[in-house]
Amino acid sequence: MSEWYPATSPITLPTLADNGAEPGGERIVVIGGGNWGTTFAKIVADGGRNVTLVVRRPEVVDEINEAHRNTTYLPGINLPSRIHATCDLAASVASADLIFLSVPAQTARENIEEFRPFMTADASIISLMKGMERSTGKRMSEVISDVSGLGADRIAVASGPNIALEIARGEPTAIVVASESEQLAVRVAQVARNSYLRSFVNQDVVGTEFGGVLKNLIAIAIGISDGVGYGENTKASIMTRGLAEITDFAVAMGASRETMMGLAGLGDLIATCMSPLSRNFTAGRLLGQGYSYQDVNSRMEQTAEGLRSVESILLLANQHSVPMPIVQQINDVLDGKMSPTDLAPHLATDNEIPRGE
Ligand SMILES: NC(=O)c1ccc[n+]([C@@H]2O[C@H](COP(=O)([O-])OP(=O)(O)OC[C@H]3O[C@@H](n4cnc5c(N)ncnc54)[C@H](O)[C@@H]3O)[C@@H](O)[C@H]2O)c1
Ligand SMILES: O=P(O)(O)OC[C@H](O)CO
Repeated sequence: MSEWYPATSPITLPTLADNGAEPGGERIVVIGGGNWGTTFAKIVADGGRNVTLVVRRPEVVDEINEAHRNTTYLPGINLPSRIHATCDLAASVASADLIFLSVPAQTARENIEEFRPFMTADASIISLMKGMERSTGKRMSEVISDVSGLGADRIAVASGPNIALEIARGEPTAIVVASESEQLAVRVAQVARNSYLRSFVNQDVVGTEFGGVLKNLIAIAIGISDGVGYGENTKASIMTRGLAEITDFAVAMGASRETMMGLAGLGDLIATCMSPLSRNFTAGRLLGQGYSYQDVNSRMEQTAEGLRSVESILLLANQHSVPMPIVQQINDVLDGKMSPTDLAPHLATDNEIPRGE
């Protein structure tokens, strides 16, 4: 855990004038023009900086640059003209200091492989993603390190209670930027701040990253309860025991307990479990309503990372002997081995009276 800026306390960042950087002084690229990538580009632009947003479809480029909209992902939101959209990944990366990556976790490796040859010597990569790579069980910062060969001082992650559409509407929000490098975390925090969004920083990359991954799983369980028709007691029980479960797991993996009680843990758990806009909650609700995993996958138009992170987390939990009864039961529901109605009573692993509350 950070000795210098605890995730629970605000820090005083230099203003743009104080640190000598002109607005737009950092050359910033966001890769991925979906719900979060577009919103993150708006955050940066609303802070007074120019930002390049790399998207895949030319018609989205035209819509963003001409109409200042991305109606597929952010209906009703006007985008700042400081966002410049393009399909040209190579040229964008070749002139970037900070490269923010916001694609589905399962495609991150191939995306980084594609742009790595074009990175400048001192560019850094920041993960905005909240999934695990299924084939390797790695976190996104580990995938970035693997593929790019960058040192930990040039890798950061951002996480927190960040439902994209709410932030795109300008509703006040906080985010956590974590890097082993204090300097990089602060640089990124300076870029990711404006009148409605404030960045906190810490050095706990493991905790900040796992907070974002793990809350998705609990949000699926909450969605399942909602779909079944259970009320607030059930959801509160799952959220509370879920927080205990994911905290024990994250700490066993090297995270700080404090991070899990902060914005990237508890904060994001609350936002994702409470919001009908959450894709993980929505996927869970469909499961609770009786749809199969296959049906849910085909109905989801946006990325619900939790669905693809469950197995990796359970594998790691087994390797580290951490009991995860709620996550195990989500997996059983996804596999069709457990009825959604049976999820709620099974908040502990055994038939003993659970202790420790
Ligand atoms: N939406 C949110 O509120 C939010 C908030 C914080 C973090 N996140 C995280 O951000 C990441 C991206 O989520 P999102 O909400 O933008 O998802 P999304 O489904 O809205 O968008 C994903 C984007 O990735 C693009 N994409 C898909 N496959 C690709 C590929 N092979 N190569 C390049 N691009 C590809 C899609 O075209 C789309 O633009 C996820 O890990 C998510 O957990 C999302
Ligand atoms: O829509 P979800 O479920 O991917 O959640 C979005 C963000 O991660 C909330 O912080």
